Amino acid sequence: MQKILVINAGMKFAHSGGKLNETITVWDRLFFTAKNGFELRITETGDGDYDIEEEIEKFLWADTIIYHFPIWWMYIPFTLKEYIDKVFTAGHRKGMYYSDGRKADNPTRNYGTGGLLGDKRYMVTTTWNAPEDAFTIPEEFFQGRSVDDGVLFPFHRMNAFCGLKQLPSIHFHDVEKNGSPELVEAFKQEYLLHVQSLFKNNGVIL
Ligand SMILES: Cc1cc2nc3c(=O)[nH]c(=O)nc-3n(C[C@H](O)[C@H](O)[C@H](O)COP(=O)(O)OP(=O)(O)OC[C@H]3O[C@@H](n4cnc5c(N)ncnc54)[C@H](O)[C@@H]3O)c2cc1C
Repeated sequence: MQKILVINAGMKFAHSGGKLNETITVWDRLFFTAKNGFELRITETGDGDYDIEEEIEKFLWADTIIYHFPIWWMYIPFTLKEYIDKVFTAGHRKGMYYSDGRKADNPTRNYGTGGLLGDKRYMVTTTWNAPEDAFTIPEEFFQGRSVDDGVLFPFHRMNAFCGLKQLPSIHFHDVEKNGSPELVEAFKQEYLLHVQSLFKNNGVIL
């Protein structure tokens, strides 16, 4: 059985309803079933109702960590940042990272190589008000930088610091002004195809 830990950072706050990210966890429950060869655990970060030591244990348990989050002010929601600050910091020398990786004999090299989760992978989904064109057209807001290489670069480095290997992300755009049931149904098909292509060697294809 492949062990999947989903961390859902969607929540109700201002004009975010949390419903779309919650719906993505429903798609997880459809795909990551025991019948398909998976064990699934889900943490919700929005209400802060989690046990830090238990979360560290879940990271050590999982083969793959999947983060779902809406983009707030060009980055992750504050409750996900709080979760990372609390859980990853407590994970020091408890299996998540050992050190920053540098050694006394060469103190300016190898920063960020002290992670202990090197046998695991992670995947990201994000939801945005911004349309895809805002990233792909150089004259538009994100100046031609992609979500992963621009906005999420520090998020990916944070995971790399702990040794986690990056899987391809999936980003859902224009979910507010254009957030119709038809669009969400298209997202569902896109998401299921995405996880099917990534996990087909580990589980049974739907
Ligand atoms: C503080 C803050 C800062 C923000 N900053 C940014 C930013 O920097 N850049 C940016 O692009 N956006 C930004 N946003 C917008 C934010 O990214 C979106 O509100 C968020 O991604 C929506 O995700 P959600 O899970 O909260 O979905 P919801 O808000 O719950 O839903 C989004 C839409 O999808 C529909 N929907 C959801 N689930 C279903 C379903 N099962 N079936 C049918 N329809 C469904 C809803 O009806 C709604 O129309 C910000 C929002 C906030 C609150």
